[in-house]
Amino acid sequence: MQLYSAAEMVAADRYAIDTLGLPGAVLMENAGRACAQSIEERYAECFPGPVVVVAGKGNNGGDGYVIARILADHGWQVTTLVLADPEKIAGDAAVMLQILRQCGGRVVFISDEEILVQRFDELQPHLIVDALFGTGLASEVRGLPAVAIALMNKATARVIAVDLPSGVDASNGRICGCVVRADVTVSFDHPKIGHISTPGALYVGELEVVDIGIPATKRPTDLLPHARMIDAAVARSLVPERPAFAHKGTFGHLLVVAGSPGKTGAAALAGDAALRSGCGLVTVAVPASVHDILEVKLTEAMTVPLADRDGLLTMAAADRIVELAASSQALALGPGLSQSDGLRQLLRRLVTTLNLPLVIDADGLNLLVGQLDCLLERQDGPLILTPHPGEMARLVGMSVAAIEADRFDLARDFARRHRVILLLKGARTIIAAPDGRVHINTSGNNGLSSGGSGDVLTGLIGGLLAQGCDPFAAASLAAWMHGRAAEQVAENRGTVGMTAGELILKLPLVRQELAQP
Ligand SMILES: NC(=O)C1=CN([C@@H]2O[C@H](COP(=O)(O)OP(=O)(O)OC[C@H]3O[C@@H](n4cnc5c(N)ncnc54)[C@H](O)[C@@H]3O)[C@@H](O)[C@H]2O)[C@H](O)CC1
Ligand SMILES: [K+]
Repeated sequence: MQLYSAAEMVAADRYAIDTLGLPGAVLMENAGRACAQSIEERYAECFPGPVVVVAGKGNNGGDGYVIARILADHGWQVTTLVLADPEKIAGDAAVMLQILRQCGGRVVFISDEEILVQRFDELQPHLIVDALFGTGLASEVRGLPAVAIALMNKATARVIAVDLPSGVDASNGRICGCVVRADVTVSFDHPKIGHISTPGALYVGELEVVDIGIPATKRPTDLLPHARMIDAAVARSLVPERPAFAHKGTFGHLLVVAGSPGKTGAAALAGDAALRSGCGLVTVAVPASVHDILEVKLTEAMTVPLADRDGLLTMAAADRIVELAASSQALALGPGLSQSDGLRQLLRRLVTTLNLPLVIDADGLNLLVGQLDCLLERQDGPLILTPHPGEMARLVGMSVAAIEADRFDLARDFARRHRVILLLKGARTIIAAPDGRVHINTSGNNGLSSGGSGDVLTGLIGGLLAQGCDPFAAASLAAWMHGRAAEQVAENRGTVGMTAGELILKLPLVRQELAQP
């Protein structure tokens, strides 16, 4: 499912209007009519209202005038509060406002905060239509619109957002100061990035996307969006082929470099997850001090001891890792490694000299802090980083709150700047590629917020890379499979107490589910 930015949606709009000759007023009429229909279907029990339409000065408000006219025509008691100077309303919105007034619609122009509060008190709406801002929101919301948003959120009424909850940036899901908390959002043509990426996704309520008549076919390729939502259909398209006649070398050999005293489980989980991802061979290389433990923990995966001091890998391990990498198709680096100066040097050496596909997670990411320059020194070979918001915050020197407020743009820009695939974990994990493509994952549940689940994801990504999966596809497919595995666990026993080991056992079932047409 493609996800549009504001600019990409405007371009599609312009294509329909300027190139195809479809009048904007027709699109607006279609948009408003679809919204009105959805309201009447969903909230019949609220008939005849009162309904308050809160309209801004642009075309989002224009949709609101169409909705007000149609609902009033069907007997609803509708009042439209216009938070704009009538002189400044133009184009299709002005046309629809004029038609609404010609039809006897109750329209009140509001320029004063006190009067707005008073009107809301008087009207006591059962339904509120948020037609304040849509894809045209361009900055922090202040003043009268901000008061309107607060009133909409305080009201007991059901709130239906037109196109987007006002305050959500369509292009990245950022909140522009304040935001409407909608029960339902009716959007047009395609979902926007802001509907699916958090934090915006948290305010959308139930999302309904309706066709307003922009032809889907023949859209110029330069107008097509760069973002996609990963659903089962997209995940299915990313699954690597599996030849019927194969030997264990066919499905690749993953090298996992991980573990340290007290963190041997991370290495084992990554190794097991890789095997459950369909990878042919897995070697888990660990500090010699903990090698015996991994020998016991792991059965199907091979293990190799590496030079260490007090359980932490040293630079002396580098040559052995390079030797092992020569007979592997991918390398997963980081789970449970811990941190030291020697490990930082080792990581830099491996990142800059090994050119096989590489996924770095957990302590591997912490070891990158302060030496991101080594990413651009990397000669060749895809590199996937998989930070959670805390690790991302350390990598870029921001607070977790700042990361979470601006996830989409930060992930996309980081991937491009450092020429890596960035998987930024979260309720809606983002996978960004250096060329600007972005996937947003929608599978999963909060059962994933438990120790070890990240190690499973790392092993899953590494296993898919070793099977020859394209790196952007491997990170995207792994994110979806990881979330889907959590959904399957929860189907039987909820999300509380979900363990990483349970996720691993579900991976083959998820893979089988994807194999079914
Ligand atoms: N193809 C479609 O999706 C169609 C969408 N339609 C609707 O049109 C809006 C987009 O309309 P636009 O006029 O571009 O902008 P908005 O109405 O979203 O914004 C209103 C207006 O507000 C001004 N503004 C921006 N930021 C701020 C701010 N922080 N504070 C105050 N004012 C602000 C800005 O000047 C805008 O003009 C889309 O969402 C749909 O609802 C069409 O109806 C049909 C086709
Ligand atoms: K809106």
